[in-house]
Amino acid sequence: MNPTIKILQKETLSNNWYTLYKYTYTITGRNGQQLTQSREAYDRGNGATILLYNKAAQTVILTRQFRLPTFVNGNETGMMIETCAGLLDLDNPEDCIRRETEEETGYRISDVRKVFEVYMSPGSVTEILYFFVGEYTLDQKVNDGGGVDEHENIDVLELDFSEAFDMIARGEIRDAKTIMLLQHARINNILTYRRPR
Ligand SMILES: Nc1nc2c(ncn2[C@@H]2O[C@H](COP(=O)(O)OP(=O)(O)O[C@H]3O[C@H](CO)[C@@H](O)[C@H](O)[C@@H]3O)[C@@H](O)[C@H]2O)c(=O)[nH]1
Ligand SMILES: [Mg+2]
Repeated sequence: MNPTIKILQKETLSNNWYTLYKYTYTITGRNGQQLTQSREAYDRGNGATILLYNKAAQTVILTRQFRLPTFVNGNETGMMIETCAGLLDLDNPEDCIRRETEEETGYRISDVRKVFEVYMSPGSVTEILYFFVGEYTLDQKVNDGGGVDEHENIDVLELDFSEAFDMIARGEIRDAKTIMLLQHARINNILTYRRPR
């Protein structure tokens, strides 16, 4: 049985770049007992991400950028290899991911397919992330990518699929959305993993 929830209070703890709220609510458990609890929830909106793949070449496009939260928690260089991704702003997820693909990687792609939608950190972050896959071809390249301005500073990587997959095991790719999409591509035979001999 699902609990009955009643929100009593929503307090803004921080409202700088994104927003940190503290919610106080009652939750009614299985035995009918009512508890009052408080939890913080970080609201940075929703996002979308995409695995760009080329079936003929068996390659994928990934991005590499500095991520401060990882730098302060054990990632020595702070650099993260990730699938292209961005926040929705006012877009729907499909329009968002087409726009982000062009801004970050320089490819103007046509078809994108949604594969799943995921709460990436359900105990603390409100965000739903919409996951896509989409094929890219060389003739769809319209600019160098890299992000909207010097603040994003994104490197674009084109990698052999098997090499990208091996980078997970070597700890060189350690971003959840990226691992999920590479595994999705392998499980569903979108691309083929070939172990090095
Ligand atoms: N000035 C400033 N800039 C910020 C701050 N926090 C983030 N930014 C910048 O805001 C930009 C947001 O870029 P997007 O491409 O729209 O988002 P993203 O950070 O790539 O987010 C994607 O990846 C996240 C991590 O996996 C996902 O959580 C998110 O849903 C999305 O897919 C980035 O350049 C980021 O550095 C901040 O506190 N201050
Ligand atoms: Mg981004």
